[in-house]
Amino acid sequence: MKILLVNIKELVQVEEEPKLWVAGKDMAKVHTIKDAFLLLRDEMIVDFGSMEELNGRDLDNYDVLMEIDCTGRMVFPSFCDSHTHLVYPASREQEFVDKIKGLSYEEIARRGGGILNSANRLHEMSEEELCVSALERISEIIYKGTGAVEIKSGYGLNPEDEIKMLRVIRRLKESTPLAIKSTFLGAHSIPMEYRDNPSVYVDQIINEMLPRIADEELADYIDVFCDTGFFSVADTERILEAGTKYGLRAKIHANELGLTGGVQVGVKNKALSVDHLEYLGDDEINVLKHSQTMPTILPGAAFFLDLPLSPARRLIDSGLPVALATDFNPGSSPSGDMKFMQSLGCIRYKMLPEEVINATTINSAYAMGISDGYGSIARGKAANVFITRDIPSYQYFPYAYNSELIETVILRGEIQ
Ligand SMILES: N=CN[C@@H](CCC(=O)O)C(=O)O
Ligand SMILES: [Zn+2]
Repeated sequence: MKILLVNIKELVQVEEEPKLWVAGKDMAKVHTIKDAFLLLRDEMIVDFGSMEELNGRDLDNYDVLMEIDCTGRMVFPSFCDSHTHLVYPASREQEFVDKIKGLSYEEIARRGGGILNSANRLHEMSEEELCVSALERISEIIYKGTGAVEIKSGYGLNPEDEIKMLRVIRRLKESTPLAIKSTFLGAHSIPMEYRDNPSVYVDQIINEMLPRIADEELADYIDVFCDTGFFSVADTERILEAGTKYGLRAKIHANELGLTGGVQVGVKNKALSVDHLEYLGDDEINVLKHSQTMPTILPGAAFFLDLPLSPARRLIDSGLPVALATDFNPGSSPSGDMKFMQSLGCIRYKMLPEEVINATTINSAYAMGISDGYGSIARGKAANVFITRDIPSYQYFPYAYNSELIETVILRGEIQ
């Protein structure tokens, strides 16, 4: 299948020489081509340039099956959402109401609500039921412009239910056009029965869950919620080291609730990303500067839980890269809308439109280990793009924070 998009008002996030991420001052730059064409063949981007250049190309090589006139409309690479929990049993709006009445996320968790509430409900559900509800969320995010998504387990919290979740994610990989990466998050919360002795649960993760998950090749990455009231740095280190032995690179939840050492233990264990980062000091920033770890901010969780804001400007002004992801989950971020994350990035974190474009495409692709094939318009990368409505500029995209601006979604070279 070949699709030729012509008369594109502006082709956004073009890379002649692909990079793995963009950092510091470079985050404020986005390369675009005005009045452009884009050629997709099968599942790949094969060519692009200005309309003038298209007229000079040998059109016989362009035996196009479908031509789309994009007059007035822009084309972006699909979003890469590098942090979600979108396989979950049910929404948790009762906790939303409890929070309005004054309870904190940590208080709800201490009472056995929160993640444990989801774990109890997930235990009652079949793989099939979980798959059906996850597919509805997947369909929603596809039309909101997401082309790649990372999905975590972590509402199982015992060997059978963690494996059930990871099998659901495998089914999603096989049955949707999205690029999906799967992360084992057995260390999402300490089950009630282990609260007095968390290391027994950590032993179970290491000795019972990991070998089975590795044997069935159910996970690409490993995660730990390393934070106040959840897993300690020492337990995190044990779990990450065990994961590394099975070839699972770390992507961890860190510094959402305090300065807990999560960033340091993540970097020490060569994490692909450290995510949340509401609490960051000089030490964390210095450690990140000497790493290959992507600092990832989750603006939806901070918005929904009214958390302090991660210092995005400080990170970028220190020369670091930043990625943004949704954290789509029923407790702290019930939204998978990457365009809204861009708007929050601009409005609340003072990131420029160019910076949020980089943070939601190439940098978030890096944070899920796929920036060699996704996250920009480059020859040989996946044909995952969306066509906007008629909009005045690319800055308008995060500016119009509640408008539906995506008209057509193309994933793996096929219109969705
Ligand atoms: N912070 C830890 N885990 C999730 C929340 C999951 C939940 O509350 O169900 C997060 O990333 O925000
Ligand atoms: Zn999360």
